[in-house]
Amino acid sequence: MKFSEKLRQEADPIYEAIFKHPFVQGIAEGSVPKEALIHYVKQDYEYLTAFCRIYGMAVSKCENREEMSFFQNQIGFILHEEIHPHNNFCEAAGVRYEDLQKAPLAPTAHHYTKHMLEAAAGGTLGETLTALAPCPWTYWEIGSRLMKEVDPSPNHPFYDWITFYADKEVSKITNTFKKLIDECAEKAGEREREQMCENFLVSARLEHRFWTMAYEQETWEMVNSSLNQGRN
Ligand SMILES: Cc1ncc(CO)c(N)n1
Repeated sequence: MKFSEKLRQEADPIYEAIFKHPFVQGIAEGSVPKEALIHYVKQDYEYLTAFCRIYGMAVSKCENREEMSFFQNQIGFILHEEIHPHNNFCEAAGVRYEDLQKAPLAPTAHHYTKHMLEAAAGGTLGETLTALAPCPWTYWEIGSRLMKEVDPSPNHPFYDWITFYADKEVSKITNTFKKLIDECAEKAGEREREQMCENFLVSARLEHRFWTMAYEQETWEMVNSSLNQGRN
């Protein structure tokens, strides 16, 4: 069994819980509370900004231009394409995207971005890739499964979101992640493979928590308004 298949198998209960999550089921049913959509976009905008920076760190670990090119394309994908699903949520919530940008990170988004950052700062390319992979991989599975199970019509409120993540582009991205992870795992020793696995499972769990964070509008306790303003 390929290393990436083993990771997916170990994470299966987490993937299943993500699909059953009330936020994700709300996307299926076309009914997510407005406050949850807003909190999600605020946090995800910051999360994806951090993701771009981490892709930049991953470039410094690449051994060839083909790998570099993948990460470069991924930065473009986040900056120019992944704004569409955010816009879909903003339209559904009746708010302007610009008004949701530069929010401080809530605890789970903070935890998740710092987890990926740590993997990239101190880890190998394989350890970095496995911390990043649940991001496209869980969304591809959510998108393609909603496409099959809901088969949304264009007037479904989350038609754009679902079709975006069910698109073959996201499948291609996920497959490239798997291929690169398998190549790294081949060359890695036992200890590195264990770390790769741990990074993957922690990120998959944080994917689940990210949905809960948005659904419950998680914030820090005892945040005063001045701390709540600018970037962190
Ligand atoms: C938290 C999170 N995970 C995955 C994706 C998909 O890119 C996203 N936009 N946000």
